Amino acid sequence: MVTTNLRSESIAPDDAVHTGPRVGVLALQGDFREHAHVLGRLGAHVSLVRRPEELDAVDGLVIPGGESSVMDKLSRTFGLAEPLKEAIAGGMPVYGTCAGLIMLADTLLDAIAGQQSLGGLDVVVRRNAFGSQNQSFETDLEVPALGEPPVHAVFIRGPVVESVGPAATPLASLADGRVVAVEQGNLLGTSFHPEITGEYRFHEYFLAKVAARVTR
Ligand SMILES: NC(=O)CC[C@H](N)C(=O)O
Repeated sequence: MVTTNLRSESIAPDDAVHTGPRVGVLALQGDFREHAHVLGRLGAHVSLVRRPEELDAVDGLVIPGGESSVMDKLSRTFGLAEPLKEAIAGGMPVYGTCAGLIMLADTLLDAIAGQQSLGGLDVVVRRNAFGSQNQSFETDLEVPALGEPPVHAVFIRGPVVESVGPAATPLASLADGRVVAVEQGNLLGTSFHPEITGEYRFHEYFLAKVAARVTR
């Protein structure tokens, strides 16, 4: 069944089989529909999360790309920031892409005044790290955790991970060594946008974390 209203929405592509875990996509702002589509294609039972009770109903969460300062403000306005922090600390698998990675970083550089992150990933992330010449670009990344072929990665005013603390693990770097994908237990973050390239392996990797937690 597909239900649509302002507060709650299920996105269910007709050809998907919804036997998988319940996965939410934070839908305050940004490209949440693209993530919902990919997750639905992979068989997850997908719902959009805008309120604390919608977060309670899912086993894992994707935080999409968009504008992290707006997501930060809306998450606090909607009373979601504290429940999100509790979910992250409680072990809920969360995958952040681009602005979502910024939301998951413990420390931000080049944030706007007053901008906060949810935290959880032991990393320092710099917003808009690719100067005006190179705000958006595409490249192929070696991601050993995902095997071959390389991941085709699209960066759109993306952040970089400036430093990786001892609790986090880099998953991929640019040719110049800058880290653009990280993992830490239940958390996964990428500077780029697999949801718009037809690349499903990061979402599968995330769903494996969700499935492991659901069956534990
Ligand atoms: N594509 C994106 O998510 C861009 C992120 C944006 N520059 C931010 O700071 O939130």
